[in-house]
Amino acid sequence: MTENVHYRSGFLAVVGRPNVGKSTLINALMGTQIAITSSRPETTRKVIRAILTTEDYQIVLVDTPGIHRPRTLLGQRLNDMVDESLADADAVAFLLPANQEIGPGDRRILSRLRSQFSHKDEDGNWRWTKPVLGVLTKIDGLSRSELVEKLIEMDQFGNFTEIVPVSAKEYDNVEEVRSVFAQQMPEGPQMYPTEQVTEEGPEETIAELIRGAFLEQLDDELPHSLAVTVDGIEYPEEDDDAVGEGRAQVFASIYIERSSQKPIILGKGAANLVRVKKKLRTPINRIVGMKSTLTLHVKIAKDWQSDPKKLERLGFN
Ligand SMILES: Nc1nc2c(ncn2[C@@H]2O[C@H](COP(=O)(O)OP(=O)(O)OP(=O)(O)O)[C@@H](O)[C@H]2O)c(=O)[nH]1
Repeated sequence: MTENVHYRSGFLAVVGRPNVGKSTLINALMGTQIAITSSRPETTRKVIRAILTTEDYQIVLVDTPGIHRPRTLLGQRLNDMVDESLADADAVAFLLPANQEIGPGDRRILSRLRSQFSHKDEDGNWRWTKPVLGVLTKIDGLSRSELVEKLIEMDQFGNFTEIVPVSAKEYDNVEEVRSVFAQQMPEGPQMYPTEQVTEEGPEETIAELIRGAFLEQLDDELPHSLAVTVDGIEYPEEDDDAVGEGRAQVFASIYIERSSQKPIILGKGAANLVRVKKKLRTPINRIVGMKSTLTLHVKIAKDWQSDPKKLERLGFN
């Protein structure tokens, strides 16, 4: 994990009508990094499309499925998810295609965003309460003057925090989009391991973070004898949420091979445990989408490294 003091990390919700070029842009932004995809809203409460990690920032690109289809029950469910994805996001990227006129679908998305993230100031002007970035996609094929015209139109339409034009197809201005997105991310620690490129649920991600944090504390004293599992994440009932006491409970086990290793793991007066919990508080809260409490149990699984059954239980297969 990177220890850059000015590291930025956060969630960016990507919105736009179908066909605006969302997938193409995300792929271009990711470059050679493989996008992780996960659609586990029931556990993660957000649909992570891709995680863009560099030495300076980590941007978690979150999908907002269904923002444009509110009519059916499924649409409603998707909309609830959109609310959560949006509510959690540090910034929103609103994609509009340069090769089409702004239409009713775009206006619907805009009013949705406004109802959630804006207020009117004394002069009657809309002000965004979180950054909403306008991304003009598919600018290839536009002349200079057409581009300027589109940008002006877009500015009048959305009063965006910033506007950035791009052609993902021609890889034109992709770097700029990346940097505009990164600038909107708050300062904060890396939330997902750099190497995370495969589809993973929050359990695996958190287990990996815990293992990494202990290894850092332990200074390579017993790196290979340490396995971590997240045994469960319990989300609070809606009612708990309402009174503001809702916290997710994350239960994790740390497996060591011998009981003599336990004091090393815990540290003097359980100092290691306390430090790891403190270090991971923010990343874990972000991953589960709310405040959380981490409960760690140190367990002994004798010879787990050479026992296929134990290995499988610990997620090595
Ligand atoms: N000319 C041009 N076409 C593009 C560009 N980006 C995407 N397209 C095309 O636009 C179409 C839709 O692109 P996608 O990236 O699949 O759009 P999407 O928004 O992910 O679509 P949904 O998954 O339906 O929401 C495809 O035919 C792309 O080839 C671009 O920068 N320039």
